[in-house]
Amino acid sequence: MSLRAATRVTRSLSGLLPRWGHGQAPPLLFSQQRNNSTSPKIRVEFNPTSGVAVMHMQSPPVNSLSLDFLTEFCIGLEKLEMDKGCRGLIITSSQPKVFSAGLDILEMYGKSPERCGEFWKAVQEMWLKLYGSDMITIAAINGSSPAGGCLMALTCDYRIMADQPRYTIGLNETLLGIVAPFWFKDTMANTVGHRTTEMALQLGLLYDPSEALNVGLVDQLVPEDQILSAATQTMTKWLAIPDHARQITKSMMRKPTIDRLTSNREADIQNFVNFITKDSIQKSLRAYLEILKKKKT
Ligand SMILES: CC/C=C\C/C=C\CCCC/C=C/C(=O)SCCNC(=O)CCNC(=O)[C@H](O)C(C)(C)COP(=O)(O)OP(=O)(O)OC[C@H]1O[C@@H](n2cnc3c(N)ncnc32)[C@H](O)[C@@H]1OP(=O)(O)O
Repeated sequence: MSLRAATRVTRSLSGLLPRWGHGQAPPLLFSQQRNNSTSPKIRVEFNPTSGVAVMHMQSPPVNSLSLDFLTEFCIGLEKLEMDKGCRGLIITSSQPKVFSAGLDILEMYGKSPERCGEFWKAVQEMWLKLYGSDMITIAAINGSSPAGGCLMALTCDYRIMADQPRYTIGLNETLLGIVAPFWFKDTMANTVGHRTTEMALQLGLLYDPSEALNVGLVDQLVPEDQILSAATQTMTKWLAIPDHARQITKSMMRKPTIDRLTSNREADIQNFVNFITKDSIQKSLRAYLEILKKKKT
């Protein structure tokens, strides 16, 4: 069953689900341990000669953005940002068929408000660091990239996607019964424009690669086995531009969007915590998780 169809089932299922109290975790049916592995979730290869780093996301099974993942990602990014020799960053996935499945739903389900707040702060941090990066950032999208995965790609300067029709990308939050926050929306609108964003967000549209190219959500499609070479070629073009001029231009374009979150960070965390810990939202997330599990059987 497709996730789109599965989500329709979520709606009809939701009436059958048991109720539980505010902030109280329902019985855990899902493995909450999956992302607690101590193996690195990010592998960085830096080539000092070219000044380009490749960040491979390697958090099985689907590079979901857990608190641990985001923390590691931000530390890696900060190290590269501080290295004056590093001018460009390519982000890609080592997991087959998936760039990133977006925010780890298990971080939003059955967790205390404090933990949810800590998680959301890490999501904000990832976006602020990547959207505001001085480096040239290229997403080499070699798999599906829903919701937070799409945000991560949109936050880069340029997006190359593998031309594989079964991969999808988009901000599909409404399909889960949740709402893309204003800075997700702003990032998408800055890329594809207001009208496309308005429709895509309301309908929770997931685009295949040609559709994504058509609306400008990605900049280029290439066969999957050429994605890193294409990213390197594009990087070479961008590296030819003097850093200071490119960086000031990037900052001029992105600063108003970044400032909007920076000056509302605490309120945004509170909004998230209030929203995600609501009984009705927890119920939707639970049903969605069950559907993801059942997809295999
Ligand atoms: C008023 C408003 C104010 C404030 C706003 C407040 C809150 C809202 C903000 C929330 C913003 C949310 C952003 C998000 O990113 S939510 C996450 C959305 N992600 C998805 O919907 C993706 C779901 N997954 C998939 O579609 C597929 O898994 C995918 C990525 C296409 C890969 O497919 P496939 O290769 O077939 O793999 P499986 O589906 O079999 O999955 C394997 C395994 O991974 C588990 N899993 C998948 N995705 C997630 C995830 N996002 N988080 C946690 N776990 C995930 C899946 O359950 C399987 O687990 P198993 O144990 O069975 O192996």
